[in-house]
Amino acid sequence: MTAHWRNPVGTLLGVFVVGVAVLVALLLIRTYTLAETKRVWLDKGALEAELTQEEREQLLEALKGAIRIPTVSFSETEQNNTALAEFGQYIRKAFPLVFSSSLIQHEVVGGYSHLFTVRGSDNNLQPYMLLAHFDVVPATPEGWEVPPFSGEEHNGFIYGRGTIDDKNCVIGILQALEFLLKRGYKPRRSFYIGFGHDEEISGNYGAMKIVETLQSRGIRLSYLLDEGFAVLDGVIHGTRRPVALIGTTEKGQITLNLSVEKPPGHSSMPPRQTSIGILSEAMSRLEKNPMPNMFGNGPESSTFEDLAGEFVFPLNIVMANLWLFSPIVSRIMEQTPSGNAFVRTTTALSIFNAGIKSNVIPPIARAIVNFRLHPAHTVEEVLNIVRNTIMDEQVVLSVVKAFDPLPVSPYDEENFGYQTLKRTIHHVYSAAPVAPGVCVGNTDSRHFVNLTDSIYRFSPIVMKPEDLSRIHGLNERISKEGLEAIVQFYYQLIQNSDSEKVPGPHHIPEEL
Ligand SMILES: N[C@@H](Cc1ccccc1)C(=O)O
Ligand SMILES: CCCCCC(=O)O
Ligand SMILES: [Zn+2]
Ligand SMILES: [Zn+2]
Repeated sequence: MTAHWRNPVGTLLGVFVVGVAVLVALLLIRTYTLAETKRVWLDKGALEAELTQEEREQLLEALKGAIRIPTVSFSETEQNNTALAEFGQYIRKAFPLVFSSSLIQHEVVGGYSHLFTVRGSDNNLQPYMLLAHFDVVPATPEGWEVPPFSGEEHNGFIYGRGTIDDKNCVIGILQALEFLLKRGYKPRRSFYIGFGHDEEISGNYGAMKIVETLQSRGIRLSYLLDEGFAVLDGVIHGTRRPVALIGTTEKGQITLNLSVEKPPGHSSMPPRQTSIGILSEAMSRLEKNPMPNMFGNGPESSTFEDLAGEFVFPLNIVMANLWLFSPIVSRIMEQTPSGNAFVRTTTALSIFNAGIKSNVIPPIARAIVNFRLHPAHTVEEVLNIVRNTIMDEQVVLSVVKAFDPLPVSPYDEENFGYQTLKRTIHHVYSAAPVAPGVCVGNTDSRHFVNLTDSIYRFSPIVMKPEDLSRIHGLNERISKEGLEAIVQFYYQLIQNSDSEKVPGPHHIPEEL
């Protein structure tokens, strides 16, 4: 018994080997336990929308017509109001059953937004809401394969500003309802449909007015679905198949104005630094000093743990054990713009204006920086970091708009909204696994926090890595099959929402 104490190296080695074996066992047990509990399930589900060829054509034309109306939000104060009004006329013509049904009340709210009340037969069921927006960000033809407001088809895709964000959902919701009414469908659970006309510039006159209208009627919602995440195909590195992320919260935001004022003068006798130079240095400091890595301090961890089983070996073990591996995972994620958005509060230098004439010293330089706050950050904390990074009294800061990260919506097995979305996603997107996530973009849904705690950000579209840059970027497009899947999704979601509560889970057989 005393012999091995004479050999401390052997003992240490023995302890190390046993320790490693225990750690590996722990990693594997957690990996395969998580994978087991997160399997998808299917039940009988809702009727499929078997579209005729004529209906398929009708759907394509409906979106093309919507894209051709340039409902652009140019800035916080300037919109194409003529196009916003024209869009209202357009949908009336394109969806006659929706606008003539005795089950549906339609109202124009805030000047150009639309609110539909669809009356169900069972008043005991709490209503839900489908939200989307029809205003779009600007787009000029440079760099587009197809002019951005032509709505032309190209290689099986419909191109145009708004085909992903967010006219695809506006038309998808209306077309699904039109097809349901055509087939004699009558809802059990009442629901609202809201289309905002100023989402891209804060939603204060669209979504906010819809909220005020519903609040004045004492409405509470079972759940609300807005744009946001999607079915991600190859976007999350290492996933073996498409995965659907449902935004259960969204990041906060600060739109910050920076300005430097200096006396004007003749450019032949310039000061050591002009307002442009001073502001440029401050902006560069912000860009070169990213906000701290917050990965693992917010709900983003549950995204990867819930999807652990979807990753290839050995990533599946890594993702199931973020308690050990999150520093490595976050270092890898911050290498790409979309991954970095999960890891920290992001800093985007988006506007820079200065100068009045080439031979005049610029009296003022102005810039805008757009921060999207990680769920573990607050507006106050980020502003303090910004002040400490700029460290220059000449730079004047003023907050244009700011809000903290949104509350996390429930996503447990009993939550009707989340589980109904999950059930519908499984049917329409061939049992794609579903997980909760932090929506890095902001949406109108943040205005509805007093009407429901169950707010979800999910657009029924499949996004590949190259599609992310199309949002607010070049060559925004959607495939014809993708558009049909959107209609299919809402067609089934509306029916699935007629259930009284979450149907019991049925595990799909292994062979599927
Ligand atoms: N959805 C757009 C516009 C927006 C900004 C801020 C709040 C809400 C919406 C974005 O995320 O940039
Ligand atoms: C895809 C995420 C969209 C964010 C909201 C917007 O830009 O309209
Ligand atoms: Zn947008
Ligand atoms: Zn949008």
